[in-house]
Amino acid sequence: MSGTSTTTMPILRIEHLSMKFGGLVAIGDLSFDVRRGEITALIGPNGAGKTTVFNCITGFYKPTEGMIRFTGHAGNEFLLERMPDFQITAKAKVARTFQNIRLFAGMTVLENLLIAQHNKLMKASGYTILGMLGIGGYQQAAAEAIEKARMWLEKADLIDRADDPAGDLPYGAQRRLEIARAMCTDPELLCLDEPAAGLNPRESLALNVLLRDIKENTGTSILLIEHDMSVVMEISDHIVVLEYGRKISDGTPEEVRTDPSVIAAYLGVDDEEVEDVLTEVGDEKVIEQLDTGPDIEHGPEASASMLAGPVSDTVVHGNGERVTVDVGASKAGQVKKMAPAPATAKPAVDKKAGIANRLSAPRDGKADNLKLIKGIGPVNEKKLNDHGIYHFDQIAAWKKADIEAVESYLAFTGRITRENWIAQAKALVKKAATKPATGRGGSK
Ligand SMILES: Nc1ncnc2c1ncn2[C@@H]1O[C@H](COP(=O)(O)OP(=O)(O)OP(=O)(O)O)[C@@H](O)[C@H]1O
Repeated sequence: MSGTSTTTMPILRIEHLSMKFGGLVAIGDLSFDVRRGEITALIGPNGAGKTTVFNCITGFYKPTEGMIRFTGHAGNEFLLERMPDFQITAKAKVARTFQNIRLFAGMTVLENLLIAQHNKLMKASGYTILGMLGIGGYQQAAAEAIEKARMWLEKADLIDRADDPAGDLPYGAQRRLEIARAMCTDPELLCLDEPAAGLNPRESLALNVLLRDIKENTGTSILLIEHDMSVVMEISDHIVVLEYGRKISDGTPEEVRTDPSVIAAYLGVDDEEVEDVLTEVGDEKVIEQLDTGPDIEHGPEASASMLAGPVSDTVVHGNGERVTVDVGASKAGQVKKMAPAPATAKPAVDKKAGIANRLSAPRDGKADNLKLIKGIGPVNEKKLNDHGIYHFDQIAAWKKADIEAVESYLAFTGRITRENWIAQAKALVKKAATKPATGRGGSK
C-alpha cells in the first residue's frame, strides 16, 4: 500500500499486458489507464481481446505478462494479476457483469440484491446463530442492506418489480438489475461486459441514465465493453480501441470517432467506408489486399470476428518464446502505415484533370441522382460531384482514359467496368429522354 494521496492516480493502470492462448496472442503489450470517477469504454471488433482484458482484470485469467495496478480511493494499491478472483472482488472492490445475464432467475428481484450483500451480513452476524437472531450489529446491517437494495431498485427503475422473480423481467430490466446487484457490493470499479447487448432503443436509454447516475452520484469508476456506439459515444469520457489484441487508439469520443485507424478497424463497418478512408490516406494496393480477406492460415480458426485473422506483430514472452504472426492483418495498421501520403503521391487535382468531360457545376443547377447507378453510393456520388461529374450522360460518354482517371481517384480498379456503370448510365439517359418532364436524365 502506498498510503499517499490518490486523487490524481488512475484507479486502474494496465501496463504491458499480454495474454497468450497457445500460439494465439489474444492481447499483446497493451497499456492504458482507467481514470477515477470516469466512464472508460473498451471497444474493438469481435475477437479483438476485450473480454480477455476483463478476464485478466477480474482474475479469471492470469495474464502471460504485464501488470494490472489498482489504486483504491484510500491509497490502497493492489497488483490484480497476482490476486485470486475472490480477493479482487472482496479486497480491491472490483465488480463485474458478464456478456450473458447471470441472475438468480428463480429469486425475486429484491432477493437478488440482498444476496449480493450476503458477505457483509454474515460478517455482521459474527457467523453465529445468536448474531443472526439479533445480538450485535446484524439487525442494523440487515436494515441497511434492505435500504441499499431499495435505493438501487429505484435508481434502476425496478422498484415496482421488487417481488417478482428476476427471470420474469424483460431483458433490458434484467440487465439493469445485474448492474444494481453489482452496485450493492459498493464497488470502486465496475466492469460491464456489453451491458447494452440486445437492448431496444428505449432500454438503451434507460441504461445510459443508470450509468450516468452511477458516475455522477457514487464514487464508482466504470470500465465498459460495448459494441453499441450510441451508448459508447454518449456516455464515455475516454475510449480505448483494440484490434487483434493491440491498442490502436486511445482518447476522447471525438478523437476516437475521427481516427482513421478506428474507422478502418471497427467503426467503418461498411467496406465502402473502409475504402473511403484508405482512399484518403492510402493506395489501391492496400484495398486490393483487404479485398482478399484475412489470412486464415495464421489466425485463430473459428473466431467470431468479421475481421478474424492473424494477430499482428511479434510478442516476446518472459520465457524468451516469440510468437510471430502476419503483420499485414490489421486494417488499422494498414491505414496507419499508409499515412501520411508520400510526398511523391500525385495530388488529387491531377486525377481530376484526367476526366475529360468535367463540368464546373451541374447543368441548370440540378445534378442527376447518380446513386441510381448500381455501385455508386452517397460517398462516391459526392466524390464524383467534387470532380465535376453530375450527370448520367457524362458517365455514359466516358472513354478508357476517363475510366482510369476516375478509378484512380476512387481507388476502385476494375469496378466501373465490372459493374457496368457506362451501360447503366446510358440506360438512364435513354429513360430520361423518354420522360423529359422529370429532368432525371440530364442529357441536354
Ligand atoms: N480461453 C480461451 N482459449 C483460447 N482462445 C481464447 C480464449 N479466450 C479468448 N480466446 C481468443 O482470444 C481472442 C480474443 O477473444 P475475446 O473474447 O477476448 O475478444 P472480444 O473482443 O471480447 O470479442 P467479442 O466482442 O466477440 O466478445 C479470440 O480470438 C478468442 O478466440
